[in-house]
Amino acid sequence: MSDVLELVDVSVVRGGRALVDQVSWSVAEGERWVILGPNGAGKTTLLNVASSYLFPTTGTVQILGEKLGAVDVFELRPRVGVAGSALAARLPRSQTVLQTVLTAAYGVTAGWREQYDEVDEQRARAFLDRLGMSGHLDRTFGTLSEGERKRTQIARAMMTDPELLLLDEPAAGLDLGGREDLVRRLGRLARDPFAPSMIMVTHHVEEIPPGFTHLLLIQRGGILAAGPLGEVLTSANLSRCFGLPLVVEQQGDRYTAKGLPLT
Ligand SMILES: Nc1ncnc2c1ncn2[C@@H]1O[C@H](COP(=O)(O)OP(=O)(O)OP(=O)(O)O)[C@@H](O)[C@H]1O
Repeated sequence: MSDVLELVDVSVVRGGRALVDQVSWSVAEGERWVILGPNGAGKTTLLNVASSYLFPTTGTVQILGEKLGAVDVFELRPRVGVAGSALAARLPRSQTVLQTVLTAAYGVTAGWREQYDEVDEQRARAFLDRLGMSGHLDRTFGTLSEGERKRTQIARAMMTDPELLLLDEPAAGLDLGGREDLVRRLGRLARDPFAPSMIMVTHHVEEIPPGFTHLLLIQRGGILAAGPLGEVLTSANLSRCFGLPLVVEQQGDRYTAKGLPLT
């Protein structure tokens, strides 16, 4: 399997501080990675590098076989689907759900023409249906609940048929039902052999969808552990990562983590 992402000695330095510190990490085609780490560890910064929106200060980055700095990012970006709060903030609130997803096909966030190709509209409807959004096609993005917004963003990210899908905290702000609904949908996507390679940033092991295969644990910009989920997601690793005693349990294909009581 070829790598869809390869970082070699990548650092991102701002104000003399390394937000990402000499990270070497690769994601092979078909893998589904979770990135977990404390607030401020550098998770979003790493995703911004992986999506070609942020160039590293040092080190080399290959995305879908193309070297960052030697490729036209405007050709590369449609091949990488991104869903996260930074993008959501740029989506016009007055645009309908269907338009919000459709504009992705044209590489823009806002519609600039009334007519879209029928085939694009069918694709947008199909992705929205898969994410349970068929009943909201004509609602404006700004009036959606947080969960509906997240599902619209994921449908949007799928619209260009990406080879790599990056999800930044897709379950943040969702209630229990919304989280479980999203985890199930992401689990179905993760198990689909035709779905793109995936990288998802999350704060909670409870949000790891079934079918995800690998885990990157980061702390203060550096890699603490990386590899197959079953090997890396241990109580010892998680305790080290978050700096307090934590117990990880697996129930079927889902995980929970809790802190040990104070004595
Ligand atoms: N442009 C910047 N200049 C200086 N510091 C920055 C800049 N962007 C991010 N940071 C800092 O870099 C660190 C890593 O930020 P990042 O958003 O990648 O962390 P994160 O792991 O995604 O955090 P969280 O879990 O809180 O979302 C943080 O301390 C943040 O304040």
